[in-house]
Amino acid sequence: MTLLTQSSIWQALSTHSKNIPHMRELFATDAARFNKMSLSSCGLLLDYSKNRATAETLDLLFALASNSQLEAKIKAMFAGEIINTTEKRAVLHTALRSTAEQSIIAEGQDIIPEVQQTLDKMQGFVNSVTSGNWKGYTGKAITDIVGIGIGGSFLGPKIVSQALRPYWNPELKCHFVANVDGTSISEKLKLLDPETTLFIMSSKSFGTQETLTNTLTARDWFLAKGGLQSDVAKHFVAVTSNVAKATDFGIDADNIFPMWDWVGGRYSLWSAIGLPIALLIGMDNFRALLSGAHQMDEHFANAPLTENMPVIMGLLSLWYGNFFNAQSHVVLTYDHYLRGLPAYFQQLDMESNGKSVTLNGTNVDYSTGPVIWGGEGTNGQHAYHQLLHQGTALIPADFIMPLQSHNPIGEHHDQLASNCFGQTQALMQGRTFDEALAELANSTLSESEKQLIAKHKVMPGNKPSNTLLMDKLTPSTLGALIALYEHRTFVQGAIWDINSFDQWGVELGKNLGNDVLARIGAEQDSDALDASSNALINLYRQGKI
Ligand SMILES: O=P(O)(O)OC[C@H]1O[C@](O)(CO)[C@@H](O)[C@@H]1O
Repeated sequence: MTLLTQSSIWQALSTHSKNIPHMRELFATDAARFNKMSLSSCGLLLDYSKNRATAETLDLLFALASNSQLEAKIKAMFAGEIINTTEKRAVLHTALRSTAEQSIIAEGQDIIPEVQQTLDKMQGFVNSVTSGNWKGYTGKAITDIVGIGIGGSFLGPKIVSQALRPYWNPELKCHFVANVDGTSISEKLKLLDPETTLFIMSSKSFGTQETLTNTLTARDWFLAKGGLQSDVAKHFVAVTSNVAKATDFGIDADNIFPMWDWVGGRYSLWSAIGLPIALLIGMDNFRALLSGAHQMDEHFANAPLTENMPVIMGLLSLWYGNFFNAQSHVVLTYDHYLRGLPAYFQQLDMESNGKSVTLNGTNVDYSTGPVIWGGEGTNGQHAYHQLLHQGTALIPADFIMPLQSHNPIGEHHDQLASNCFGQTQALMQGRTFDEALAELANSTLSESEKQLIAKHKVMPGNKPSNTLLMDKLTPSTLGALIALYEHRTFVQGAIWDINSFDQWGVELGKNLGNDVLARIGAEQDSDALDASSNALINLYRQGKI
């Protein structure tokens, strides 16, 4: 057993988990439950009252956090200690949204001046492009931005831009290409005019196959359409921590925006990786996004554990994963602009906490990161919510909704909100057999049919959910919301004693993919691998089954 599962707190939580009353009862016996189990900060309200939790549960969970030195670990992250131990790196995405007056030391150097200089460089670039001063090779202003990147160098820019659609500069269109599938870039290029298109190549490492291949294809297209090699600088910029490699690749040195090793890819939208966002919404709004995230950083760093939103959300999710065998967690956004957020949180959490050994290399004997999935309400209600209500798996849910819509037409938003709140209520209270039977009282069914149908209509309820509300979806509230999930992920990783900031699991697939690529292009058929891999490669070489 690991120290964690041996600990008396863990054992106490395990015993306690078997003795929690149904949430219906918890609400029936405590009219103040919402007041006691909700909190507001940074423009967000979290209602966590619809959870399988009593005051004792929370006390035990906070004790677990304290026992895991959570507070010291939070301090270590903000202070720039090398908490990504396997890659020997500090983890300082929080520095990207700190104020200019702060001083944060990484590897012996204050990094804030560099962060601010990069923001200033972004500002100059955004002004130049959006004012029309930045001209393409035929003297026309830029109309289309294409972000080329993958993983954290794609999801953040794409999903935040999508979420902040009401703030877009109407003169600009933005596109993203991530997949190495040639269809992805081909379909985009069909929409574009090389004279007015600007490509932003985003790759922290500048070594990611998909991004390099897509950028080369874009450059070939640009040259084939009439651009000259000497015009490339007007149409290609890059964001990377590997400036030397970007220069070698042919990106003009002035067009390279730096980022740093102490920013993880999935935590990088706050850096120059966010350039497509800044171009679309303008620098003032981009700074408001950073400032919302900074407010959440301050809250996370300073609020006591018992009033700390990311801590509470992290602990509750861990509660279900480790003590109720919940293997997934669903994020349901009741706002069309936030439809991409579940995919963003999916990378954030699964790439961070999909780990099986502790920091000192011991195999864990408890579940770590759950599968994160989700989608937008109300669409999911007519699809996978059935399983949430009546399936055998326990799937804790987060419901996220702004109180005011950017598009307040007729009764739409009232209906959206009523569905959101109605779902959390249904999940919590369920429907008993007697209630189901009573609903059938006036039907023409026989008594035995009523009994049977009532059994099918029973919903056990007691399904946990959090509800997160904000007044309106703005750059600032979105910044706070994303930072909330970043820190929630951190809390869980800290308690599980894993490294939430490396991603060795993706390496093997990348390496083997390169090996297969060489075999596909070799003179001889493949015969040195397992029978399945050889056969698949050779079928591919033949181009038919
Ligand atoms: O920005 P890069 O270096 O191209 O990496 C892209 C993505 O690839 C990963 O390393 C995973 O393969 C992610 O962590 C990262 O966000």
